[in-house]
Parts: sequence; C-alpha cells; structure tokens
Amino acid sequence: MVDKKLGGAGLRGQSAGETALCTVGKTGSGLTYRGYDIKDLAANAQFEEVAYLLLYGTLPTQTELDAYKTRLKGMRKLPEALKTVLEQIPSDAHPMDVMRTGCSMLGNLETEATDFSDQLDHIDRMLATFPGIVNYWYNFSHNGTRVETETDADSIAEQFLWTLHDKKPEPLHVEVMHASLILYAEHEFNASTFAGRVCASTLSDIHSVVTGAIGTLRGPLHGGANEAAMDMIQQWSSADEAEEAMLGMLARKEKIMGFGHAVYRESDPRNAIIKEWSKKLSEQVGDTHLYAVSERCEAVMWREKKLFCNADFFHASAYNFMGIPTKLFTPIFVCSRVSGWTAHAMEQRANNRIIRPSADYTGPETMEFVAISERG
Ligand SMILES: CC(=O)SCCNC(=O)CCNC(=O)[C@H](O)C(C)(C)COP(=O)(O)OP(=O)(O)OC[C@H]1O[C@@H](n2cnc3c(N)ncnc32)[C@H](O)[C@@H]1OP(=O)(O)O
Ligand SMILES: O=C([O-])CC(=O)C(=O)O
Repeated sequence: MVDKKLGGAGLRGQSAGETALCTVGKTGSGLTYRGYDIKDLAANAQFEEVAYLLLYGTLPTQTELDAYKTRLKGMRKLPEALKTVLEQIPSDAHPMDVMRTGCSMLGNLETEATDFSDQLDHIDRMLATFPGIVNYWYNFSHNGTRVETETDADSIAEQFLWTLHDKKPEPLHVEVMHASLILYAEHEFNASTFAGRVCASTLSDIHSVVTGAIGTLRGPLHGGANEAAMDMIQQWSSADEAEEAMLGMLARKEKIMGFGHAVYRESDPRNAIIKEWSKKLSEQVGDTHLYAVSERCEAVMWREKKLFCNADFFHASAYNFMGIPTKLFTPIFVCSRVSGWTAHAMEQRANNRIIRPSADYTGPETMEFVAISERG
C-alpha cells in the first residue's frame, strides 16, 4: 500500500473540484475538517460541534453549541406519515434501504424550497431525525414496539443509542458514539459525497442529494465495510483461527473488508482512535476474543500485504461491544456523514457548475443501421 498508485480508473488521484471542508492524506496520513486535526476534534469535541463547524463554518461558542443542540433536540419528532411508511418496511429489509426511503419520504413531506433559502433547516432536521428514523423502524419491525423519538437525549450520539434500546444509555457508550460520529462526519470527495455533489450540481433538492449519497455509502467497498468486517471477524473464536482463515482468503485473492484505502497510503488516522475505544469497550464487557481477533487481523494484513485498517475495521468490534446489531452499523455512518454530505452540497451550490465529465469511448466505430426485419 505504501507505493499506492494514484492514477488510472476510478478518477484516483485526480482533482474533481475544490473544497474548503476537508483534507485527506495531505500530510501522508492526516485528516482535517476546516483545518482542525481529526485527533483534536475526536478527543475534545462533541459531534454537534463538528456538525456546526462543517455546516456553519466555525467551531461554536458554548452559547452557540447549547442553542444548536436545543434546536436539534426540538426537531426529533417524526411525521405520522413517515412512521406509517416505516411500519410498512419488512424486518428483513436492509436498514440502509430504510434510511434511503426514510430520507426520501421526509423530502416528500417537507420539501426544500426551490431557491434553497431553507436548506439549513432541512439539513438540521435530517441530523435530528435520522437516528429516530432507523430505530423507529428497527424496533417496530423487530420488537413490535413504537419507540418514542422525542427523547430527553442530550445529543445525537445519545439519541441513537436511546432510540435503539429505548432507554438512557450509559455515559461511556455516549462518549464513544460522539467520537465515532466525529470520525465519520466528513472525508472530502469520497464516493458518497461525490455522488451527492453531482446531484447537488444539477440544482436538485437536498433530500435527493442525501438519498443518492445513502445509496452510494451502502456498498461494501465504502460504508458497508464495517458490517462486512463484523460478519467476518465474528466467525473466528481465536486469533490463531483468524490468522489461518485470513491467509486462506489472501491466497484466494479475496477482498478483506475494513482494510485499504483509496487515498491514504500508510494508515487511516481514524483507525488508531476507534481502535483505542474498541479496546476500552472490550475490557468493559470482558471480551475474551473479538478484540484479539481484530488485532491479529490488523497484524496479518500489514505483514502480508502492507494493507492497514481503515476507519471501518475497529468500528465493527466497538459497535458490537455496545450491543448495536451489525446491520445498524452503516446507518450510524449515515447519521454522521449527513453533516459532511450537506456541507458539500451547500459548498457546491454556492459556486456551482454542473458536474459532467467526459468519457474515453471504447465501443465500436461507425456501424451501419440494419432494419429489424433483416437482423440475424
Ligand atoms: C469509510 C470507507 O469507506 S473506507 C473504505 C471501506 N472499504 C473497504 O474496507 C473495502 C475493502 N477495501 C477495498 O476494497 C479497497 O482498499 C478500497 C475500495 C478501499 C480502495 O480501492 P483502491 O484504491 O482501488 O485500492 P488500491 O489501489 O489501494 O489497491 C491496491 C491493491 O491492493 C488490493 N487491495 C486493496 N484493498 C484490499 C483489501 N481490503 N483486501 C485485499 N486486497 C486489497 C487491491 O485489490 C489491489 O490489488 P491489485 O494491484 O492486485 O489489483
Ligand atoms: O474517502 C474515501 O474514499 C472513503 C472514506 O474513508 C470515507 O468516506 O470516510
């Protein structure tokens, strides 16, 4: 991975526009949001501070943060028509599809003005409702209960866990969720953000931007990797078993989810942070093997392939230790990244030209048209 080639297919390494929101790998393995190092943000900030930074341009003062959190708290109620739709979605649906539908339905009920003058209201509403949307559906379809989304939770981090388990979560878990949401909030021109920016560049509405981005994040090569990593590591009951299985996967040239990155060359700075939280949670729950398995996977991938854990890998064990069902992992990513997606949409709108690149044609040269009756 150290000699990663930045070129060729996938627009790798090519600039596709400007942003003032984020740098990825500018200093090798660094990540900054509006100039602030991810390590400082994850260690010291709440997720709402980071969302405010991305959406409103500066870190909030204490008064601004308090007002912002109060505003978001007041926006958690789900419209009855949205609840009705969520209740129709079967329990075996993928929660990312639920998020996609939930976002789209919200856009039908609360449509953005065509001059975008209320864009921030809709963005804040999505931030406030997304945890409730996925967990309302989850609880209804899995437990037959209609969970209250207007909770007393102090933050989006707490709101996610509260609406999932229908009770006030423990402080350590809320702290981990803040860090996790901060780590996932923004990442320059990643696939889902780029999809969102393409949509925004057509002057489409903010719910279409986010719906498209959710569909793009869903895939296992992007946000879906945290779930795929969990499915993989939970098969193994010891580090030795994990190592043997991984060597087999590598020999068969299988992709190992949660490793590698399109931009970083040597490490993903988010990994060390979530890994530390995973370790702490592992000790808290008395885990006997999952963290050890994860660490061995990391060592084997580096030793064999010089591939490193990306943000997703240790998120898998961390979320698992907090009792979060695997299929809800990527929706948490949505609850966070909606801040980055929409900050990019606003940035695109503020200086817009439709995104429409060219293609290198590889099809046949001029063909003579043959009438349908004469085709063999
Ligand atoms: C939050 C996020 O979205 S982070 C990304 C989450 N996605 C994953 O974890 C999925 C697994 N990882 C991958 O598929 C890739 O590493 C990606 C999609 C993240 C990046 O893709 P690319 O930029 O095309 O990868 P890159 O050019 O570094 O690949 C170099 C080589 O390493 C291999 N490689 C890269 N990642 C992996 C992996 N996880 N497992 C096995 N081999 C891998 C590639 O197949 C390629 O081999 P080749 O030269 O023989 O074809
Ligand atoms: O930047 C990317 O390609 C993927 C990624 O890590 C992210 O979106 O967080």
